[in-house]
Amino acid sequence: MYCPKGNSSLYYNILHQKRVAEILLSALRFDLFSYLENWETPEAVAEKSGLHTRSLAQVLNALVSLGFIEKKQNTYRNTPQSNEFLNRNSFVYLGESLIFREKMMSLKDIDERLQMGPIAEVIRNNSGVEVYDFYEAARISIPEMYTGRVQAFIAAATSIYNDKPPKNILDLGGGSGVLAIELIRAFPGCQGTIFEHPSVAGLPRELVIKEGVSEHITVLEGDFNRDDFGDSYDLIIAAGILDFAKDHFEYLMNKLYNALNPDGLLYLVTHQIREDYLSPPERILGWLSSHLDGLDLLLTEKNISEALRSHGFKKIQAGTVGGTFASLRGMFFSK
Ligand SMILES: C[S@@+](CC[C@H](N)C(=O)[O-])C[C@H]1O[C@@H](n2cnc3c(N)ncnc32)[C@H](O)[C@@H]1O
Repeated sequence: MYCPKGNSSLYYNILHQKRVAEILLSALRFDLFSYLENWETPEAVAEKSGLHTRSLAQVLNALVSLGFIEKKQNTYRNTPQSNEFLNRNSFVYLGESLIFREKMMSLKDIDERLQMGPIAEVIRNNSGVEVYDFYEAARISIPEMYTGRVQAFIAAATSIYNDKPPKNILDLGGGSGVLAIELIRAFPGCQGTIFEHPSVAGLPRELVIKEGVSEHITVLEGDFNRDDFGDSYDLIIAAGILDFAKDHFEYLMNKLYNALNPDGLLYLVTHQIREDYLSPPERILGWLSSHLDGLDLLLTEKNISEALRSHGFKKIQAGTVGGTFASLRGMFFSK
């Protein structure tokens, strides 16, 4: 009799994980968790959601089996964890973020893309802003940031700036601008600039007004690979942006160095890509879709640390980014 050496269940577990993702995404698209704050029958949820009662009851049972919701007699309710992250009424509701990220990184057309190859124009321009919907990415990242990222950043900044708070900060490619907004709140008297691409800048501009910090924060728009982003900063936040300057890396590193005051700090969040581009797997896979489109942007950790060293930056503190992106590291550098 043949004697197997490997573990064949591995592949079937992967198919199960795909079904878990499919049912979770469907439940999010129909907002099921927002109806399940309290114990509800399938009939009541079907009436509110317009879904078919029998089919909904089966999906609810499957969600119970996966631990997303609980069941008591014929009623269902969110677990505390689902209520925190999957219920639209929560401050850190991640439903839209999960749906967006799944679409952004999807490999559903991988067969076709393997046959057709990349898009010539994407290869030619190699520009992240032409491929990614950064406006939507910045919008859906707001609740993600409050799952721990903002808190970890403010805690690290507070410990570093214990004696002498920064007076003038820049959030370069700041997306929604949440890090700058919360930093200004943590250090009253500090002025901030959020620099964003014109296709995104409207979002931080609106948020700064909504959060009542427009007297302390200016939103500048432009292309950080070409345009001036000011100088005399005590702190520059460059979180998740260096890859988008891959073809202009020397230029951007010089500009970052020169834009900082002599005792200024640079806060970097990078993707920690290994030199052989084989790890970490979740990031290699997460970027695969855009790489198949034709982008070639990822910088390795070695590229980045060598550039920092050659420009005279010294690492002073590293810590976790926290929350949804806890596997990333945030690092402070001095000049
Ligand atoms: C991965 S997101 C990071 C956003 C934010 N810093 C954060 O940590 O969540 C990259 C950001 O860089 C911006 N960006 C990319 N290329 C840019 C360019 N050439 N000029 C200005 N902004 C750019 C995008 O609009 C996007 O908001």
